[in-house]
Amino acid sequence: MEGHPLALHDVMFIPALVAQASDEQNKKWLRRAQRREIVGCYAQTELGHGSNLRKLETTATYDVSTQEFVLHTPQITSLKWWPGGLGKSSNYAVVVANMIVKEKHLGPHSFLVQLRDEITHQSLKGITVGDIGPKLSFNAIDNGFLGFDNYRIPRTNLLMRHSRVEPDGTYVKPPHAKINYSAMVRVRSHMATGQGNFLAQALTIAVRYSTVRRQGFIESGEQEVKVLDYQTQQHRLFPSIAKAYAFTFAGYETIRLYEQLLKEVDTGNVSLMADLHALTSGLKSVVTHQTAQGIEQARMACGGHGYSQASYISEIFGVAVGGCTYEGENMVMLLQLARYLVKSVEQIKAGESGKLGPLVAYLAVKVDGVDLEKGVEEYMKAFQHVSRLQTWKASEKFLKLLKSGEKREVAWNKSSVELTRASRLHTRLYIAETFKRSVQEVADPRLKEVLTDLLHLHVNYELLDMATYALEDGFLSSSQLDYVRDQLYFYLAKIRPNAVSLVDSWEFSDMQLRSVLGRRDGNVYENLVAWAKASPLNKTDVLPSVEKYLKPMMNSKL
Ligand SMILES: CCCCCCCCCC/C=C\CCC/C=C/C(=O)SCCNC(=O)CCNC(=O)[C@H](O)C(C)(C)COP(=O)(O)OP(=O)(O)OC[C@H]1O[C@@H](n2cnc3c(N)ncnc32)[C@H](O)[C@@H]1OP(=O)(O)O
Ligand SMILES: Cc1cc2nc3c(=O)[nH]c(=O)nc-3n(C[C@H](O)[C@H](O)[C@H](O)COP(=O)(O)OP(=O)(O)OC[C@H]3O[C@@H](n4cnc5c(N)ncnc54)[C@H](O)[C@@H]3O)c2cc1C
Repeated sequence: MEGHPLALHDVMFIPALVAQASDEQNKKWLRRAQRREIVGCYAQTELGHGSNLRKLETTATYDVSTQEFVLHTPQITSLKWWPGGLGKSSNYAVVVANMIVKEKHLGPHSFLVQLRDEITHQSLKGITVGDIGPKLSFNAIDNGFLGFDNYRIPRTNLLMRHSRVEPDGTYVKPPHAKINYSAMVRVRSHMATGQGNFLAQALTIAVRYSTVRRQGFIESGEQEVKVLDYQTQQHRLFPSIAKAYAFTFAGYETIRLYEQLLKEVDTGNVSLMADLHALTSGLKSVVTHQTAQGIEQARMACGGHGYSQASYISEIFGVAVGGCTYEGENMVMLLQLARYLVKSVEQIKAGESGKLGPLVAYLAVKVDGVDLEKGVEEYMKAFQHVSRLQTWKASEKFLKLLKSGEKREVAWNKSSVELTRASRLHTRLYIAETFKRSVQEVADPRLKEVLTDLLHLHVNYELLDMATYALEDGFLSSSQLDYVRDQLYFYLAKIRPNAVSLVDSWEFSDMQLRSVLGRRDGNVYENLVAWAKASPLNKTDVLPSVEKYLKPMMNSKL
């Protein structure tokens, strides 16, 4: 859970080689990387810039006389900063640097760079490398810094699957300007399942503990109740169970789309890139944010013991919440999706609705109302409505500002809160739709029934959560919202008997969860006492600090 020094080798270094190195280059490097003869990381972010990649300061200048690239970090803010596994473990890195050929700045490109000697592991001359120090979490990963002092690498270390620099310095452009960003798109495509997994771990702990913990009464005179029987506890946990499933289903789809993209790009077809970039930008943002919220609720649902490290939920939170920042800060990524949504609105306004992709086609179709009692399809129409409403509102605001003479960037900034709202609603619609489709495809009728209950819980919870948008233009009435609330409470109670099975079905072992509260056998109290007794402070009855500090203080006559 705390991460692994080789995580980025598998998650980004190898995938960057697969996607961006030519077949010829990969004959040399890929097998060695897969056999872990060399260990690598993905070094892009710098001390001064992470989000705005066009302003990366590390340069790779082509020297035609030696057919080498000269890597250089001209000032302190140009140091690579943050890459996982860079500090101590990696001897190679995929380094993203602004490429300069014949004095032309050609933007960020990826290079394979050796950092350390393969035998001694000592850093090579011209390289400054080290660890950036302790973090909120993930402390088993050596996130690092890296500087280059006119460090030379062969021309052939530019990853050349999609773009090339010939020996004479001729530049061959890639088929899509952002194709070098594929390693990021890959991780973003995997993040919904990864985050769903973090959320699932926290929920397994909280739900199991909530059936062990008894506190208070629902009906007087009875035995104290399991806290999971309180409606508030169910409301705190069950919608997140639904989300953990929903994120996993959505993630399966984006992983499949990424694999499809890789194949298509190899045949020169880059048409899926913009769609997948927009989709994964929104999805990573919504999923990481909601996962962090869900994990924190799971911790609070465990009361005081949730705050103890024995719950292990704080560690899960620390790791998961990193996802709000890495692979693109969430606001920045929501704004990337917003660009796509605004373009779609512009297309509709230009009478080109027919050209819209399937995920945004709904933006052109107005619905007057819904009959929620007819079922989930009507909820989907309601989600479409609120997303369409907000997307148009935010887009119109931006376009109006543009028309009034504001510069594009200024108009964008003045509309950006509204734009991020639109992106979230669009993404939540996508999550609900994939959840619905995935449940429909389940063959086992008993499994389908339980998952359908979760789906119903999800759509009611979500619609209530975004109710202000739906009330704003009178699309939903307050009596319809009462219906949604009643449905929500109905499904909380219906799910209660299956709650433990739903979390157990994720099959986390006790070793994986590392939680005293979430133990499969439920022996929480004995093990909490044993855990406390094993605390380093309890190794001796009297601590040395008693003689050193407490006694002088207590005996002081002052
Ligand atoms: C098993 C697999 C994995 C499991 C994963 C689960 C996690 C497990 C735990 C692992 C542990 C830790 C992992 C941590 C790893 C972390 C790694 C990193 O953080 S790496 C660094 C990530 N950095 C970023 O994400 C930076 C964010 N910034 C950007 O991406 C860009 O700067 C951007 C997009 C904000 C702007 O780019 P740029 O300035 O170049 O763009 P322009 O403004 O010039 O143009 C925008 C234009 O380009 C389109 N665009 C942008 N990006 C893409 C893309 N990737 N694909 C396609 N198109 C793209 C954009 O849509 C605009 O188009 P337009 O038509 O003009 O609107
Ligand atoms: C755990 C972890 C692991 C990481 N691993 C790696 C790795 O392996 N390799 C690697 O290269 N990097 C890695 N990173 C770095 C990470 O990718 C960046 O930190 C991330 O992309 C955010 O960039 P930033 O730090 O520049 O944030 P900033 O952009 O400085 O963000 C600060 C604030 O400014 C806002 N902001 C910035 N730009 C805009 C804008 N255009 N519009 C509106 N608001 C804006 C943001 O929303 C945010 O609120 C890692 C980071 C973490 C935390």
